[in-house]
Parts: sequence; structure tokens; C-alpha cells
Amino acid sequence: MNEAKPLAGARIELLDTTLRDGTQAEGVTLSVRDKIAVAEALAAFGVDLIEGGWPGSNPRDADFFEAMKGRTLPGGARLTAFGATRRRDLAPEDDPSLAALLEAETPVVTLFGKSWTLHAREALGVSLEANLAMIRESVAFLRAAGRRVVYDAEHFFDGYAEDPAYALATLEAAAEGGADTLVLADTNGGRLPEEVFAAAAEVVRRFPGRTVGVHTHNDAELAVANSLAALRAGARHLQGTVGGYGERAGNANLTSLIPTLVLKYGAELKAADRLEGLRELAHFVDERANQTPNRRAPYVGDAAFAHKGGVHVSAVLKNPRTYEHVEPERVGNRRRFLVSDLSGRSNLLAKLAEAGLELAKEEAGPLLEEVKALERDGYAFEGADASFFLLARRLRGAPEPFRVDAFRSWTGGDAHGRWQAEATVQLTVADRSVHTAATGQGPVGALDNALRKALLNFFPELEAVGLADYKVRVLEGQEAGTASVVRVLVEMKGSEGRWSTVGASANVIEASLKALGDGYAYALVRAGLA
Ligand SMILES: CC(=O)SCCNC(=O)CCNC(=O)[C@H](O)C(C)(C)COP(=O)(O)OP(=O)(O)OC[C@H]1O[C@@H](n2cnc3c(N)ncnc32)[C@H](O)[C@@H]1OP(=O)(O)O
Ligand SMILES: CC(=O)C(=O)O
Repeated sequence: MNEAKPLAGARIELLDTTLRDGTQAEGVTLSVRDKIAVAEALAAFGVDLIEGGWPGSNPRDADFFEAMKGRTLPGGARLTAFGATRRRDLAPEDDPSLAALLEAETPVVTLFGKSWTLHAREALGVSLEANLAMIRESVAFLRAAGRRVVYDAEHFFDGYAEDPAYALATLEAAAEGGADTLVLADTNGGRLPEEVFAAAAEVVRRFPGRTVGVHTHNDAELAVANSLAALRAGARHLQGTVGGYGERAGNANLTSLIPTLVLKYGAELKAADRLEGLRELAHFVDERANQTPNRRAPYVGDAAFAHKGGVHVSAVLKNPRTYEHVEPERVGNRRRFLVSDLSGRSNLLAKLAEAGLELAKEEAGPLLEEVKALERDGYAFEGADASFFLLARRLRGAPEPFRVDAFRSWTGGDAHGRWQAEATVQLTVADRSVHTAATGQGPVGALDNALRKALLNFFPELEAVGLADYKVRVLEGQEAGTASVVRVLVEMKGSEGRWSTVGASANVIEASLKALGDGYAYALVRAGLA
């Protein structure tokens, strides 16, 4: 099996730069505590090198390296500090940024230098010769202090396209200084896989005694493809970030590259044994970075193995390989079936089976018709499993846990901006009716309070159940204006977890009542109280 895989048996060193380039992403900041936690998680996952930050850049990164002194990372992972070659007018021993790299006391240093004549001349403002000296001397300085140097050749592919001899000369300077790893960067993220392959192959051929690496950005959505191209050309060191966080459009996404390399290319990565922890790692980093996980992320996103089209679901139920490129469990993910107006009966049966409700395929026709009709009217069941479950139950003739006979909700205000909302609900359970009133911050809050109050008369167990999230979306609002249908999605939480419901109406209060009603009804059904 492995023989057919393009990188079978190739050992690839993984350098994760989430803590450095990842924090160059707009909106991403990590505290020292976050950085420590992420470093530990990356190490436990099997990353070889963890680039912790640029200690010469800011006190937080310096504090991180200080805090990491004396700590041993799990799995033999090593920490690397990142920095630039010496300033053009300073000797290495006088350069504060190089001093900070040594003070970080990491066994490995990642040093970036310029490969592109444009950058040497314009960004640094030095002669091409002077840039070579900056690279050579800075690397040698760090080597003399006993550090392993991973040399990041910034803009290598752009430089190589414009002046290949000079770009190669910069690598030569780094190699002369003592760098054992020469990392070719597509810093602007605009090169093509063919170009990357050709340039990387040439570097591999010219530097047989060094490890060649790759660091790519995603500005043309090619960071993963370009990384793979370099690895196929013989690079054996890979840089990237969890989730692809990084400067501008981001870096090569390791959460995509790692499983692709292991499962499809047959590469040998230390992380290969921990692949089942990939989704958890991705979510952990998102959590620490305060980012909403990307549902559509390959391998690790919630939607990565979510099947919606009826034709797909029908086939997946027969054999998952029909519409899945890998088994979700391999990367710690799971298969999901969605219900919508694109469903066939198979979707419904699979979804109900998940909830422990068995239905024969012949019985599913009326339910499917109802789902499609309601979706035409504004409902969306794919994000509202609990409402779908109740709909199925309803169509099978199961009794409703309660009935709302009447409701009112109104909001008043005065010229001083003082607002008040109040709602009343009349509700029947079995043969008993109650009538309640409640106030709230707004009309929906007041309605929820009145509904809860009424239900608590019958089901004190609902004390533990509450609203977790509430979203409104106006459908086809352009034409109908304020008379548009709105869809309300509600998330509820209780001691047994969370569940979602939906309601739709041209009246936002009615749509809310439907979604809230389903939310409480589901809690009662699930608890066996109805
Ligand atoms: C490709 C990459 O992603 S590299 C990493 C980029 N990351 C960051 O920039 C985040 C951290 N950066 C910082 O905290 C700050 O930019 C610092 C502390 C490094 C420098 O701050 P300042 O001294 O105020 O300089 P400033 O940021 O304005 O400009 C960058 C300087 O670095 C110089 N420089 C850039 N690359 C290199 C290099 N490889 N070697 C030496 N000097 C370099 C530039 O020439 C410029 O110096 P100049 O103003 O004298 O021309
Ligand atoms: C080193 C680096 O971050 C880059 O060239 O993009």
C-alpha cells in the first residue's frame, strides 16, 4: 500500500509557528499562559519544533521564553526562538535582537534573512554583498553560541524568480555561517506549485548536506499545495500553523497538511501516531486564540464529514467510502447527517436513528414532504435537530407535552428612553390550564420568562433548562421589508447538554415562541416527562 504513496518513508521535521506567525494574524493574540498551553498541546501532539515567538520584538514573547526555561516539553519537542539577521549597521555581538535570541536559551533558533534583491536594496537599504554578510555573520554568531540554526529564507521563491543566482547565494551564506536547515519561504504567498517544485528541487540538488525546508503563505490559496510541491521536490522540513493562522491570508495549514502527509503521502511524521487528536488540537488552539472554529475546515471542521444531499446520505449509509475520502475517526472527527430540503428519506432515517427513533423507509415519505414544505416557509432544520426530532414525533401521533393556547407580548417606552417589555402566556398540560405574566429586557425575553413560568407549574425539572443562544435572520427581506419572514434559531442548555430548535413566521414574536416552545418540549421529551 505504502509503495504507491509519493513520500512513503520520508521523515519530515515539523516546525509549528502558530505562536509566532500565527499571532501575526489579524485578531489573534495569545497571552503567555495561552502560549504555554498551546506549546504543551503541540508537543504532546508530536510537533518536532515549536517556534514560540520573537523575543526581540515584545516583552510578552520574552516573558514566554523566560517562563519556558527549565521546562521539558512532552514528546521530545524543542522550542525555537525567532528573529532577524543583525541590523545593517551593527556587529552581531552588539545587536539587541540577536542578544534576545540567545537570552531565550532555546536549543534552536529560527533566523530570517533576505533572499530577494528588491528586499535587500529597498527594505534593508543595503548592497547585495552587505546582505550576504549580514546573513553569514548572524548565523555564525548563533552557531558559535551553540545554537542549531534553522535559516528562513524570506521571499526565497520571489527572489529566485527574479535573480536565481543571488537567491542561491543567500542560502550559500547561511550554509557557510553554519545553518543546517535552509527553509525556502513563499512570503507573499503568490507563487505556483510548479515554480515551488522547480526551485526547491534545484536547492535540494545544490545543498546535499543540508535539510531543505518550506514555509508558505496562503494569499493565492496555494499554501498547502506549495508545501506539498516542495516536499515532493525533496524538502524534509515543514513549517506551518494550526488552522492556517498567520500574516494576511495566513500560513500553510498544518491541520490539513499533517493528515494529508500521513494518510495520503505515506510520510513519516512524529505526529502520525496522534492523528486521532487532530480535531481536538485544532479546537484547543481556536479556543485559546479566541477564534470561532472554521466549520468548513478540511478534516477537522464540523462540516468536514457532514452529509447533506440525499444522494450522498443514501450512499454513505451503504458504504461511507462512497462520499468520504478518509474515515472521520482517523482525525478525531465524526460523520454527521443533515436534514434539509435537499434531503431524501435516507437523511431522515439516519438522523432519527442517531436520536434513537427507528422509522421504516416507507414511513419517512410524509415526514420528508413536511420538512420540504416547512423549509419553503422559512424553517431550516439542519441547525435545529431538536425541532426535527419533535416534528417526526408529532407526525407519528405522539402527544404534545403542552399546548400554548394564547400569548401576548408588548413593549412600552417613554420619552426618557425607559423601556419595558411584558408578556402573557396561556398554556395547557393534559386538562389543566395556567395563565402567566412576566417582564423582560425585551419582548422575546419577556415571552420566554412567561413561558418558563407557566411550564414550571407542571414541570419543576425545567428549572435547570435555559436559553443559551438566540439568533434571528430575516429571509428575503429586500422585497417584503418589515413584513419579511424571519427565522429564529434557539439554542437551549440543560444538565444533559445543548440542543437547537427553529421557528419561522412573518412575526418575530411568533417565530420565537415556536422555537422556544420546541426547546422546552424537547427537554421534557428527552427527560421522559412527556
Ligand atoms: C516574514 C516575516 O513574517 S518576518 C516576521 C515579521 N514579524 C514582525 O514584524 C513582528 C515583530 N516585529 C516587531 O516587533 C518590530 O517590527 C521590531 C521590534 C522587530 C522592529 O521594530 P523597529 O526597530 O521599530 O523597526 P520597524 O518595524 O519599523 O522596521 C523593521 C526594521 O527591521 C529591518 N529588517 C527587516 N528584516 C530584517 C532582517 N532580516 N535583518 C535585519 N533587519 C531587518 C528593516 O530594515 C527595518 O529597519 P529600518 O527601519 O532601519 O529600515
Ligand atoms: C519567515 C516568514 O515568516 C516568511 O518568510 O513568511
